Amino acid sequence: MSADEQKRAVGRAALDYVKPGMVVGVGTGSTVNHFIDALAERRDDIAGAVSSSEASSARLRQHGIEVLDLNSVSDLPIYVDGADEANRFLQLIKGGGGALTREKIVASASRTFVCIADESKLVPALGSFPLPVEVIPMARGLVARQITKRIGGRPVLRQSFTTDNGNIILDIHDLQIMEPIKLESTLNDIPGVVCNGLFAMRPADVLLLGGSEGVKTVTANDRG
Ligand SMILES: O=C[C@H](O)[C@H](O)[C@H](O)COP(=O)(O)O
Repeated sequence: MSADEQKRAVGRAALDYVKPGMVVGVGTGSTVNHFIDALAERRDDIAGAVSSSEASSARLRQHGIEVLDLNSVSDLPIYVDGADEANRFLQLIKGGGGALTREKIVASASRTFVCIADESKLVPALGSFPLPVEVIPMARGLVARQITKRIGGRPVLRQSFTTDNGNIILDIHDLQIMEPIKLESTLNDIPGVVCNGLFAMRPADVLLLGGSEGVKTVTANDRG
């Protein structure tokens, strides 16, 4: 199976977690696009979706799925999203598509976070993928200097890119992430940082991994 076929397979497999009457939290990216396409078959069966990006909202609406404001939703049983990297504790790096802030908000609001990814995303240690950090534009230089001083790595401005929230992204290259929870918190403490792409304090609950032999389910109980 190609990587795209693996993504399609996990996108479809995530439908098993969608029950009648649910509001469904929906992430962003090429893997989630397959999930949205599969979810279209269940559009009359669900109560709508809460979306993590303008791109996903547009795709959901194209399929006739109602997009709800998170503020109007008191219970979000499930959130389905992809990842750029995942470790065996189901901690993630996200934000390759720049949607990290809204993704972290919707993930935090959900009871169960189902992460869908092809098997290339499972890594022994997070950090080979440059860690995205969403930053208020006026703080770009300050945040870059603080990252270099406090954390190390090499922050690089994502060129010609603005987030859905009107901010910039610094991608931190050359990081060795030994303590993901501590790093997530340290980055959050830098003035001007809106959000960072580490999902360690709120990891996924289930990881559906698409491989050449089908879809494998990794859960919190397997974190070991
Ligand atoms: O901002 C984008 C998201 O965090 C995506 O979930 C992540 O980049 C994975 O995307 P893809 O499924 O396209 O590999």
